[in-house]
Amino acid sequence: MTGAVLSTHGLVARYGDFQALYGIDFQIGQGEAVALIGANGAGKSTFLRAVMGLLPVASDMVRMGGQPIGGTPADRMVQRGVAIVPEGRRLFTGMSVQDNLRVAVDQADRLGRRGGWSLSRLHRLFPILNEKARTPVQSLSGGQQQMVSIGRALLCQPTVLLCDEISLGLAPKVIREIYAALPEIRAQGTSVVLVEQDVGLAQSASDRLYCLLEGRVTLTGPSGSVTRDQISQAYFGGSHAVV
Ligand SMILES: Nc1ncnc2c1ncn2[C@@H]1O[C@H](COP(=O)(O)OP(=O)(O)OP(=O)(O)O)[C@@H](O)[C@H]1O
Repeated sequence: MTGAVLSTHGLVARYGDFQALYGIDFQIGQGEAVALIGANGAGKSTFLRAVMGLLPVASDMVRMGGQPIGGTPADRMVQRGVAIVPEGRRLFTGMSVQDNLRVAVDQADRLGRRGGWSLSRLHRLFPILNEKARTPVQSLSGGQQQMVSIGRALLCQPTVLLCDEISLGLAPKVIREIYAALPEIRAQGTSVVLVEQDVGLAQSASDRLYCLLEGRVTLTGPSGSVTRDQISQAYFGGSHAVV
């Protein structure tokens, strides 16, 4: 792949004395969807946090359009075009759907981010967000809350959208509805990094995948070509395979 929008180079991350990532090399192109899979504790969320500037990393370890940006604080990362749909959604409880979304619109305005996402466009993508505009987010179902969280990230007009386990705890029908939004998001030119526990879903929704094990990449390749055997080996042990 040429012309990575975002890449990492020997990315390491620590929580105090504990090293969670050991030199991750990663890249994603414009409009590409890349899945990050691996067992619990493999380092997937840590990778997203490290990229997002939520953990200290050296500037050279994360590049956007070739520019070193590692360790840039998260709000500045949003300004540069990276947004995250965090694990657990982290919505503003006590506020309505529309007020949660307006926070993102205001943030994008303040940061000077321009792009194709508007509230009306988001309402076309997830019509329920319009129907429930005045509903406090804590009264929504898990799937609806996830749509708000995705919407909030999109309204920051990201070039790269980082999604941390957006299917977690949701019913299959709701998961399908949420994943059905991906093609339109990508059609905007937005690149999507998907951390996903469901390997089948990760494979079908992405162009390429990376498997992590104990903070190291154990498999990379086109999602349609990697086999179940390769994935299970990469999940539980074995050397780095490039397919
Ligand atoms: N705040 C923290 N402090 C200390 N260690 C942490 C912290 N967060 C994660 N870790 C450790 O870092 C490693 C990677 O965790 P991470 O959450 O990135 O894994 P993951 O692949 O996202 O797994 P999961 O699917 O369970 O979220 C694990 O060993 C975890 O215990």
